[in-house]
Amino acid sequence: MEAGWALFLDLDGTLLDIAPTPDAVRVPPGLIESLSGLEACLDGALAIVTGRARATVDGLLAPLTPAGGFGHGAELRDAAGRTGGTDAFPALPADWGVRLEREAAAWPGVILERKPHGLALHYRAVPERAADARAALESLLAGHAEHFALLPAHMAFEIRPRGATKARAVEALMRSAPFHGRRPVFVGDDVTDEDGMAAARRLGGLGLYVGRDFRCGPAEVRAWIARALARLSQGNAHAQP
Ligand SMILES: O=P(O)(O)OC[C@H]1O[C@H](O[C@H]2O[C@H](CO)[C@@H](O)[C@H](O)[C@H]2O)[C@H](O)[C@@H](O)[C@@H]1O
Repeated sequence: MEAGWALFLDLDGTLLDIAPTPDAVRVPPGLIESLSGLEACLDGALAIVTGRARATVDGLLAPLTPAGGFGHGAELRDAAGRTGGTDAFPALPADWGVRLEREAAAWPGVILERKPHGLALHYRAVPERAADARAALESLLAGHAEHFALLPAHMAFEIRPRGATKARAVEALMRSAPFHGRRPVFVGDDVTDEDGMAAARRLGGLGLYVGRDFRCGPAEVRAWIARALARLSQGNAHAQP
């Protein structure tokens, strides 16, 4: 890691170990402090780019409120804490959550996750329900394909606004301070992260894949962050008069 990088980090499966349910994820001791220290070493150019809702991320990483793209890029927050970017997308039809809740009630183990800009049906506990979950979301999307899209995820299917991508988040943040002029580096593990990695590469940077560049998973990403923090903060200390 170099002091001139702008670092874009995916959350689930990259910084956090995958858990049986969305609410069961644990933030390992020291991670928030490491992210906060690294954010300072990068002059604020550190962002979390995730499918999770902003409020969920803020709850998990409190007191850190990093820049980022949330809801797969539907909502943005810059390094100054300004939120926005959601005007580009229509609201989810009001009845979708209720309809899915009713269907999921017939499938014990399937979890409905409601987000401000999307919905997810998780079938990790009951893989045999994958086809039902997909069909339920596809039936909601019928007639709405212009505005919303189906997203296959880790043991889940999601609906997100069409155009809400991690590339959108990277590109928007790279136009703003302190990201602008730095080398973007995106670290992720999932198919949605490939958009973010492609955007980082288009802008002269790198895409790093958990499973390929970090073979041991999120623990290796966290160790890399801790090492980078130690090295960059030493450099900063030496740079002081
Ligand atoms: O973009 P990410 O930060 O990778 O978020 C993608 C989705 O992650 C969450 O679901 C996944 O992680 C859960 C916890 O480990 C796991 O139980 C689930 O099976 C995974 O699909 C989150 O719940 C979603 O909202 C995110 O879009």
